[in-house]
Amino acid sequence: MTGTSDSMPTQLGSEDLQVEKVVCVIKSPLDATLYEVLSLEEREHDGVKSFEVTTQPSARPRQSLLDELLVENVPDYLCESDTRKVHVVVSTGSGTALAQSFYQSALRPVLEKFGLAAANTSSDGPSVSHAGSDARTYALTITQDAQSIRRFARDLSMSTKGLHGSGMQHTVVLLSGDGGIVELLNGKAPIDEVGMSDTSRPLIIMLPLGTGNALFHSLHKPLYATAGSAEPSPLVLGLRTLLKGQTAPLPSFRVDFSAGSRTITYVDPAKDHSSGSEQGIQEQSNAATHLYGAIVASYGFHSQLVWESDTPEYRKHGAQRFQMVAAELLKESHAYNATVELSSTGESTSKKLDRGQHAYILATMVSNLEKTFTISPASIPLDGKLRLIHFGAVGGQKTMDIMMQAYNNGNHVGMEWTADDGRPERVGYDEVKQVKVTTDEADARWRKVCIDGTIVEIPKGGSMTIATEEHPHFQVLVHQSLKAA
Ligand SMILES: Nc1ncnc2c1ncn2[C@@H]1O[C@H](COP(=O)(O)OP(=O)(O)OP(=O)(O)O)[C@@H](O)[C@H]1O
Repeated sequence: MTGTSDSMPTQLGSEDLQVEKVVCVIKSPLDATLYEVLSLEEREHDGVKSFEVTTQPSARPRQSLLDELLVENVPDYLCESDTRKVHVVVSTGSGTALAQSFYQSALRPVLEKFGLAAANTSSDGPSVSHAGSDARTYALTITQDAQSIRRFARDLSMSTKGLHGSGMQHTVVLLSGDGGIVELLNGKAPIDEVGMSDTSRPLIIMLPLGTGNALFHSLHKPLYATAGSAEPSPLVLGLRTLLKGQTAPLPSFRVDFSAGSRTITYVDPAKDHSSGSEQGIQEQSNAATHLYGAIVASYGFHSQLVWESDTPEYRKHGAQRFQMVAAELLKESHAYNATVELSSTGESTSKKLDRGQHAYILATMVSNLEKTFTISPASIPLDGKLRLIHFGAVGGQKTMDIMMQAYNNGNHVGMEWTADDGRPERVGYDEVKQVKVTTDEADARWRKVCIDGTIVEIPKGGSMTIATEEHPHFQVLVHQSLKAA
């Protein structure tokens, strides 16, 4: 098995086993009375991360380890059949570009251990292999450019309804960050929406290889909370979920934009072979009517930070750019002129926030935007609830204080203080069904909203309306311990 190293049988539970690195326990293929323990080693040398899967034979693993991590059969959702296709999508541009090395050195050997191998390597779109021809294969897609995942999503929904009829189900193992999820959500062809039951939606299995990985961390948060000092890494947890997970509908929302809105993206032709251009980083813009999201829709400090740190001016500063932009924005502490209307579940009328100037307006379906940044502490995995976090134009220092409390287990929620003019102020936190934000900013710089990382510029007087979706577009694989809400 590539990428593995073997050692002598041991009794699991003894000190030499680092339980937090264990991905799974399997029965030994050579001797039915023995077990093998697969662990993930994650190393860093001279700033370069590498992965290795080790195999440790064991005569008698501890019962608690067997209960939690023994995998006796390949789960159905990873088995190709006449009615299911399995895809692995490696997003080479995500995070610090570790997805390909993780696939080669960790995921591929783990899948091989279960007799699963790539049927092909496709640089784009679902593979050409035929379901049923080999029960133990998956189709491998390695992204080539910024459009690869969208093309894959479009082809996926066409193949669901096309050649194989409506009975074909898909499993997509996605090695990316949140961007990959949002591209799957928005890349699907509308044909996919017609007459499909919730449980036959494509199943996404996430392996967190992006930067923020908000959806992954939020869905696995209960496991971080209960873990002791030596907690499994996110990638170990991801592999455990892959092998022993349960399916659940992925809650999502839809954002509608008023006429004249447009997405803003920056393309680096040196990295993106689809642009066909030889020049430097370029802004691209497309008309936007609506987008789907599963994580966040924001206006104000959050969307400004996401957008400005992606602009060519700041990109050249590498990882430093987020701090640089944040510092600059806090110094400017712009007051965003906007009207915000909310409607709550069970209410037929909407109410208006009684302030016309804002620093922060953020609707979310997840608890965490990063592993330790808890923006919505009341959100629990899969609860399908949209929550709005908001506060007025309080100045740079106070905005910073509030953000730092989000890093302190979400303690910004409930913060109260007295404004300079003596009025009581607080961080607003509301469960909502729908939110409409109408901007009244003249300068286009202050009219950028962010939907799961995608930036949309809305026109002066224009709006975005965020509403929860009744039916899921995808299913998602979650840890076996999680109860669907
Ligand atoms: N070869 C490639 N060339 C250009 N873009 C790529 C390539 N491969 C993937 N991408 C794009 O890179 C983006 C990576 O986004 P992703 O969200 O996965 O990572 P991230 O931004 O680092 O993480 P997060 O959103 O979790 O903070 C996606 O939009 C994806 O389509």
